[in-house]
Amino acid sequence: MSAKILDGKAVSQRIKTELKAEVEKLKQTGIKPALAVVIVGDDPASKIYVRNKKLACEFCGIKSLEFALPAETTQKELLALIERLNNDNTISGILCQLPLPEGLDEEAVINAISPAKDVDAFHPSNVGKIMIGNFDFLPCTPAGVMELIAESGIDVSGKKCVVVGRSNIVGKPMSMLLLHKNGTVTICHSRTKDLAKECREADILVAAVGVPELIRGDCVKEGAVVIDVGMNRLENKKLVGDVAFSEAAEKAAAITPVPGGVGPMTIAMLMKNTVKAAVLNSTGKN
Ligand SMILES: Nc1nc(=O)c2c([nH]1)NC[C@@H]1CN(c3ccc(C(=O)N[C@@H](CCC(=O)O)C(=O)O)cc3)C=[N+]21
Repeated sequence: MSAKILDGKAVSQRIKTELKAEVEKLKQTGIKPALAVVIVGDDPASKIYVRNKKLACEFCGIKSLEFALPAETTQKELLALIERLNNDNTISGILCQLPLPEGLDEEAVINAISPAKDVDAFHPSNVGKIMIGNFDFLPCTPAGVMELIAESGIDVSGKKCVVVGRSNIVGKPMSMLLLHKNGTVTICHSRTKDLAKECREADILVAAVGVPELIRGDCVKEGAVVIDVGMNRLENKKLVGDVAFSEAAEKAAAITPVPGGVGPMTIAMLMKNTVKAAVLNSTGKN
């Protein structure tokens, strides 16, 4: 079988083009979406993400502000910055790039971001709303995966979905969104007994573990949809996913590439959340 490539880059471009038009309209009503990105320390992989976010903001007409703090920043200083951004009516959304350098408390930082500006949807209040199914923001990567699936005409309802990875950022919310679309969801992780066997059951297989090419051809059922959330930089600088692409593509009906799959969708969803935050924050407090 030759797999259809799910082109996240193309789909994200369509979404960003729609958002650009929406932002233009909003500006006529005095609403100006603005995203504040906080980045602490000097992680090179983070830099790529930050650069791509900035370019996407420019394209959509969203103002982007970057707050680059040194790795030695104290917890107190970081929380003070977030408090200032929370109270700044010209800022629609706040994203603090994770992981933070050693010594900084990620949970405290996530909790400090105002839920109304939490465009990552990492705050416990937003996480709870997602669980219940009545939410303002969806986490960018899982939401991007759902959009890519929907845009590709893939119906989740009744399908056996296997999510490999149980992080708060991807695996857990991903499972919840698939459940909301009536998938039958299994979550696999490092203690799963026979990972390949579980994966082979999947109609829709989502890999989000951060292990380069963990998912081999023998993990993929004939005709499955394979979504690769992994973004692993090898020593030779090559970017590979959690899926061994060519082996998996021999079996799959559809598969996402890395790069050009889930990554660009994540960024498009961040733009969408920022526009939504700008609208929500304009019709209440500000
Ligand atoms: N608070 C927070 N929220 C995040 O969403 C978050 C984070 N911290 N920390 C880091 C990870 C990683 N991440 C990426 C998203 C898109 C690309 C991306 O655009 N990838 C492109 C380009 C890759 C390239 O240019 O090499 C692609 O896959 O095609 C990369 C990485 C978001 N994360």
